[in-house]
Amino acid sequence: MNYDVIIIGSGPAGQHAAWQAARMGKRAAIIERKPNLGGAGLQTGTIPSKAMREVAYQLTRSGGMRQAHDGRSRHGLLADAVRRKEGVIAQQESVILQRILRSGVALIPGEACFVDAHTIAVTDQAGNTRQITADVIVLAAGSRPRRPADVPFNKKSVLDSTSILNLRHLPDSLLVVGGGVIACEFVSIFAALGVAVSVVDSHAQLLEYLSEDVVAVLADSFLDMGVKFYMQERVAQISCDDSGTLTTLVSGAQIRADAVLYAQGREPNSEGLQVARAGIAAKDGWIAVNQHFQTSVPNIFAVGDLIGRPALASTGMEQGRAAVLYAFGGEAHVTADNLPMAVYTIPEISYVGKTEREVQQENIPYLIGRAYFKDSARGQIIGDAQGLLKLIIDTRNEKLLGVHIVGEQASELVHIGQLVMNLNGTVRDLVANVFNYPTLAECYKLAALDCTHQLEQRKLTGV
Ligand SMILES: Cc1cc2nc3c(=O)[nH]c(=O)nc-3n(C[C@H](O)[C@H](O)[C@H](O)COP(=O)(O)OP(=O)(O)OC[C@H]3O[C@@H](n4cnc5c(N)ncnc54)[C@H](O)[C@@H]3O)c2cc1C
Ligand SMILES: NC(=O)c1ccc[n+]([C@@H]2O[C@H](COP(=O)([O-])OP(=O)(O)OC[C@H]3O[C@@H](n4cnc5c(N)ncnc54)[C@H](O)[C@@H]3O)[C@@H](O)[C@H]2O)c1
Repeated sequence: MNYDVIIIGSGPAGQHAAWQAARMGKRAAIIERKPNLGGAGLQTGTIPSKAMREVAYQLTRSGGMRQAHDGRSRHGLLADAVRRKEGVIAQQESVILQRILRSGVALIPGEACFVDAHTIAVTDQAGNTRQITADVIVLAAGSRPRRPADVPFNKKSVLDSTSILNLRHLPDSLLVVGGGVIACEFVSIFAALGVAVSVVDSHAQLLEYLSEDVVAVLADSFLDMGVKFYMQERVAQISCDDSGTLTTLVSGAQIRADAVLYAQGREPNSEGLQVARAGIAAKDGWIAVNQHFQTSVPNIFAVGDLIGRPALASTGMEQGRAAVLYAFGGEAHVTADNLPMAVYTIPEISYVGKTEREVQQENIPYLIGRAYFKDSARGQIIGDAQGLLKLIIDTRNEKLLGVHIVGEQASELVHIGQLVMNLNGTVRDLVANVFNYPTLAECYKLAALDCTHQLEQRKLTGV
């Protein structure tokens, strides 16, 4: 069977590649090896973790922490979170399937591997193999948790970000190894559900690439929830038996916990693809691409987690679309600059653009304007006493260099600043704008006024 384009993987990147091809009238097929559609985006990553987080978040909003510490109700809460997760996955999977069917994209179940640069062999669950060909091939095979051989993963007490989603009993204590996004999101969920959570990380700060003051708000919230930190520490050994887990740190400290979540990065799903048969260049399994997401073989594209950072569902979707537009239109699709990032902790963190550290490293003259949610009427109404919106501006042209937010709705609010940046606006545009009142968005105006006030002061003092 011959297609215009074959897409390997039904995650966010593969879906959007397929829909773009269908919109262009191309004959497209998606190959998926798992029985369920949606990849890590729907089945094991973005959506399930956010659905579970919602239950934990609502608990914190309703002041339910005391109730959560009662052993009986805590287990019920995990059941709520699992139910919410499973319901959302089932609904979303059906939406994706309907969209695939409506768009005329063929869905081929089975494991794909290259025969040559235009031919893919697909092996179904019964072991039958058939070959299909296409002018263009898009690799969207995604990634999986990194699982070092010396960590005794067992799906019960030594967990990764996939198996922790399938827990049926809430542990009394959880040690999270890692201080990145996955680690922090699960710390939020399990601490809010009343689990005694500890974190080990080799860095001095959680989410070490983010602004210190923003992360400090998160760290304070974790401390309030009783989270214990072992920072600038490394794990020497994790062992487990029927009574739980024992983690020994390089410093010699030992931590006992019912369960361990190991969250230290991800690995590409490229080993089964046999990319060498098509002559594709890869480094440690990550596929190398140019600015059009084209691999070293011109008719083969790679998108999503398979090409490495930023490795987000949001960016993967856009990469899938851009790759197909380029493959069939021949023209570069320009994605707007300034990709946003949201960390769905409790409280949320979101940012776009540069951090203060990056601005300093690049010797850009800058200043910072801040607005605290507690100083806005909306912040008072919803009771967010810690929220912070921070603008970094270039003092030469008053343009926004970065927006950093921690607090309620951070993941939504960030898009206002992102649009100002992408439309080449300045901090004066935020001052001139009228925001609904009372809203958290109004914090943009407060932070912008803080910036312009500082600019005027500098003019007056000649500094
Ligand atoms: C816990 C967690 C939380 C996350 N939260 C967020 C978030 O809040 N926001 C965000 O933007 N991103 C988030 N991410 C990241 C996001 O899930 C990924 O960036 C995204 O899923 C990658 O999409 P993808 O299409 O590249 O790959 P995937 O979603 O991994 O899909 C790849 C698909 O390819 C299939 N496949 C692989 N090899 C083959 C083969 N040989 N043959 C056939 N099929 C194959 C796989 O079975 C899989 O279904 C999170 C990730 C995790 C783990
Ligand atoms: N809200 C979101 O958008 C969201 C949420 C979860 C995951 N994700 C995606 O999933 C990806 C993986 O998440 P993550 O938390 O595992 O990654 P991460 O990069 O945020 O954090 C990984 C941590 O593990 C450490 N680490 C990585 N490789 C290591 C190694 N070989 N040895 C020792 N330490 C190592 C890093 O220093 C870091 O502290 C993220 O990059 C992100 O793209 C996104």
